[in-house]
Amino acid sequence: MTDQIPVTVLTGYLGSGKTTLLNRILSEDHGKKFAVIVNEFGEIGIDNDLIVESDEEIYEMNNGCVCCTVRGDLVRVVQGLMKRKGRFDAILVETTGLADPAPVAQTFFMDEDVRAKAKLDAVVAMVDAKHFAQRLKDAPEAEDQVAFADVVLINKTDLVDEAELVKIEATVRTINPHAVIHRSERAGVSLDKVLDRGAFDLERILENDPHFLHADDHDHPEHECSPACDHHGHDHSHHGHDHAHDHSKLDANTHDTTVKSISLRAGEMDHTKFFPWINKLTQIDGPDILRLKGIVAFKEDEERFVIQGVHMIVEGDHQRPWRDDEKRETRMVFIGRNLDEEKIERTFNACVAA
Ligand SMILES: Nc1nc2c(ncn2[C@@H]2O[C@H](COP(=O)(O)OP(=O)(O)OP(=O)(O)O)[C@@H](O)[C@H]2O)c(=O)[nH]1
Repeated sequence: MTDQIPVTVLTGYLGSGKTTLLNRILSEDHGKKFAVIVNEFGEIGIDNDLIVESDEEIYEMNNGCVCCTVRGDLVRVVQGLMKRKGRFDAILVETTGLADPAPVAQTFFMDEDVRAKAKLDAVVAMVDAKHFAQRLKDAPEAEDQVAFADVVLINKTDLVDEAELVKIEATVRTINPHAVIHRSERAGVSLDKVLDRGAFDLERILENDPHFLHADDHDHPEHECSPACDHHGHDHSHHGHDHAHDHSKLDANTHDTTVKSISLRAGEMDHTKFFPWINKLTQIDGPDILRLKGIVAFKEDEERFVIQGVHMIVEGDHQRPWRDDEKRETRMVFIGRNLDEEKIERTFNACVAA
């Protein structure tokens, strides 16, 4: 069918550069209109605030991880979109950094309605060149994402040298011999490398994962999955699948709940306290902080400040003026392992402006 709407699934571990790529796609002058579906991890939604302002329609799904509890939501959102065909040319789905892309992709094959009107164009996986070696040791889902991708972007090339890049490319190639690999800095690739690829190959996936079209293999009953998804973070790597992606051995007890998210909220911050705090925290606890992001309201500052980081690398910038109808508050999310919630919350609150 020629009028199926192409769907691009953006995957990649926490902080690898998915939103950066999404923003690039939305900002570029390509004359296309996208519907964007964003799924994020963490109780308070921040990602939506980090996406460039555009007239694109953005659907947020924050109530869990798209590969488990909110998959039904994904079907409903896509079905809703299909009823309004003609208003957009393509769909982009940004998954959480912890998502297993297989069940997300599967959504586009399981539902008759969806299948008739939308077609998975490609699964694009972002790789954080700086932290990939570490991820292969501690986060098997990062490997799964690469294994499942049609296109792999080795991003953050500015943070590593050429020898390291060559090594990463070789590793990616070993994990996934079929993917097209590109390098990028700040997700700077020409968009024809990631969009309209016609790359998702069901035959190849079925070769690797004969169970791909069996819904039950991926469909985790909510009672098993939601505690991990909603509040504690989870690790899909231990769904029992190896490189052959045999999801049939799914076992709820294998969820790794060591990745947790901490959501913080406060009023206006004192910048003379906030920056030393975040610098010290990331220097000391950086190895355990997989991801941090926040919208900060500084006292006597007319603009929203966005801060974000991956392990010890933190960056921040003014985003735009606060609007009159917005509450000037600070929201932050930390995602990581072994995080001392009491300490982080207490020291965060100590930065509130007098
Ligand atoms: N140095 C460097 N930083 C980058 C590059 N690409 C993205 N970043 C930064 O890395 C951080 C994470 O980027 P995002 O695009 O938000 O990553 P993400 O994958 O959407 O993150 P999650 O949604 O939390 O999983 C941000 O601070 C980006 O500015 C790059 O090529 N080089």
